[in-house]
Amino acid sequence: MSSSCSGNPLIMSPTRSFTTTEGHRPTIVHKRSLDILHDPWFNKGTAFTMTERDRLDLRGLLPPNVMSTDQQIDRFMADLKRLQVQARDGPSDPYALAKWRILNRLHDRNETMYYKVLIANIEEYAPIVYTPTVGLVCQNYGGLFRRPRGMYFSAEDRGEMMSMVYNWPADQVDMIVVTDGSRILGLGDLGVQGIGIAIGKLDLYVAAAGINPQRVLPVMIDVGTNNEKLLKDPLYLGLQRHRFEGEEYLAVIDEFMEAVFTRWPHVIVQFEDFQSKWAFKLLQRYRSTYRMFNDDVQGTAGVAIAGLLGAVRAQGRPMIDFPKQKIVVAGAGSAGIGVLNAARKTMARMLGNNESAFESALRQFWVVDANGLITDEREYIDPEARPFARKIKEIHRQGLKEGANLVEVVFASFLCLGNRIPVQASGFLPVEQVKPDVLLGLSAVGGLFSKEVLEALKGSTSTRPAIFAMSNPTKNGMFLVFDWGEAECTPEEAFSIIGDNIIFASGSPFNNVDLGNGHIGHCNQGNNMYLFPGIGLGTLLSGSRIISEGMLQAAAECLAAYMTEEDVAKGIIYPSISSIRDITKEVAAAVIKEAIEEDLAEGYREMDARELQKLNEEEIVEYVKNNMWSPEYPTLVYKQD
Ligand SMILES: NC(=O)C1=CN([C@@H]2O[C@H](COP(=O)(O)OP(=O)(O)OC[C@H]3O[C@@H](n4cnc5c(N)ncnc54)[C@H](O)[C@@H]3O)[C@@H](O)[C@H]2O)C=CC1
Ligand SMILES: CC(=O)C(=O)O
Ligand SMILES: [Mg+2]
Repeated sequence: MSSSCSGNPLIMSPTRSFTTTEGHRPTIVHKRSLDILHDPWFNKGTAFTMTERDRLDLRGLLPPNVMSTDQQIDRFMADLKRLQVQARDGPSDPYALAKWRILNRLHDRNETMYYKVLIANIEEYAPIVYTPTVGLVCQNYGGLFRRPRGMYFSAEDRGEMMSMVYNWPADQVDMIVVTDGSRILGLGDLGVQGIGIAIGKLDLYVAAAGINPQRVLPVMIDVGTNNEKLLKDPLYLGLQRHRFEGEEYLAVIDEFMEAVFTRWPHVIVQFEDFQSKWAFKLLQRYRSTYRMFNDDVQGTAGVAIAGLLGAVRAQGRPMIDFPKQKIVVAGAGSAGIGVLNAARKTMARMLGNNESAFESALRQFWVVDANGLITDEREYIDPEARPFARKIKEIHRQGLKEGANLVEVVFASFLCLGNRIPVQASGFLPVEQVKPDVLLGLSAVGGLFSKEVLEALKGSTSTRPAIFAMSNPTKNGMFLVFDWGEAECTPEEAFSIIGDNIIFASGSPFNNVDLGNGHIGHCNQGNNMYLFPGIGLGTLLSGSRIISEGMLQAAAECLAAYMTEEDVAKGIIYPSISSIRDITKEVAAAVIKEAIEEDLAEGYREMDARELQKLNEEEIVEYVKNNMWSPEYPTLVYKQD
């Protein structure tokens, strides 16, 4: 082929012919879009100019920053040199990152084989393609970037998105995971590099929910970054400007939503890792018009509810006792507030589902953020957190004050003299210490559940206190490169300080703890991965036009009910990741059932709304199972267009 090309440089000649005596004559190509990017002869990666991107239907298929060849080589060499240093320095070698590179190469080469490997070894490789390694991947995406995956819409593409969206080669897209890179796991603003999390989440959609990989689309909306390091990095792949704010920001997201729903009216859009200030606003803005949900707010909430109910059962109590649980939540961002709202609603439902139940449920929560315990004495409170601000009078009775720190809240030590509080009129009042049943962290602060906090939790009135250290990613021997954004504590710390009789869950995976004398301290993985794939699949197969509260609640209840009494008695409140495909099937079926009951289900393909109505529970599960894609090679035959 190379000889025929060199004979006629105008036809199928590789870009390297630019440097020949032929001068700078253009090369005519008979390919466009991804076919060019996947052809090593024609591909220039990030060096395609904007005009070329427009003429070759490449716009949106590459990170927005156009790079020179020198910059491309610098980026490649920097990555290569980093590998050399890591190999030489031994122990700090991020072995996990090497696994990610190998898997990623397979993903680029052969999707069927990639998903076969992932599904068959999900326990081993979910921590590579998903949390915690995906966090490291996003942090290093500049160096790791090779073949683009997914679409990039940038602030510079305003007015163009409706046409750009047609550059994606697939006529059907079922699932989009979109991020603006503003809060990637607990790692903060990673700008355009956040695309890694959208790719990782979609890997789970394929592996766990059996969504066809040809119909998934990771999307990065690049509205700039406020990460100063990236703004100064000459090799950064994204827009080097501060983030759009206010109406300008909303206009970009609105345009994106309109474009993707115009091209694929039945697509489902999962919002992922948007900073809280936008997460709630965008959810409110789109939830009743589009098929969308926010995974961090709504998926996490459902997973936490299932775990909290499991923790009640693990105490040998019925789930209906949930409204008696005293819960301290550290973190009042998108995830923390999502969990609090869902827990409040679940309690209120159990207490009669009326206004007073809804009000009284609030007394079960103490919310601590970066400024300490949130009370109504605080000058500025985020509107979403406001309902959870404790009344200062009540808090004083508990020996606490506005801004009390976590140890004080768990132990109620502030203002206390022995077990009494001094009050003006009557001298002393007995302290009603909090003594929480549950300590739940969604703070992105590694080590927040310090020795002192865990010691204080020994005073819990619960027979089996529960610790949910849900922040991601995590720090362990392999991930020395992370300096923040880790779990609030490790299972070893929790079991060794509080004792054997606890429930422990973390957002990223940890090993179980050997408690000696033949006993195991179980480390559950409390991660929204147990719900989002089933929510997406159930919505797709029901054909529901929106994702209702009821559908999300059904998903959470299904996950809670999945665990047997025997499991919860052993402290196992979440399934093992090895059963994620099975649990996802059940969750999807529960979502479909609820959509049918709420009269939202409009059907999917030949299963129309009326046919769906006729299905019993078992048949719904069977319907889900039959529609899950499995990685098998199909027989291919050639047919001309
Ligand atoms: N396990 C899971 O499935 C999920 C875990 N997460 C994790 O939760 C964490 C938080 O996510 P978002 O809520 O979206 O972030 P965010 O940035 O919106 O919220 C963080 C919250 O933590 C608070 N905080 C900071 N320092 C604190 C301290 N010293 N003590 C108490 N609170 C403190 C902040 O004031 C803020 O309210 C991240 O690490 C994320 O990876 C998020 C979604 C799902
Ligand atoms: C798991 C997840 O969605 C997060 O940490 O943001
Ligand atoms: Mg997330």
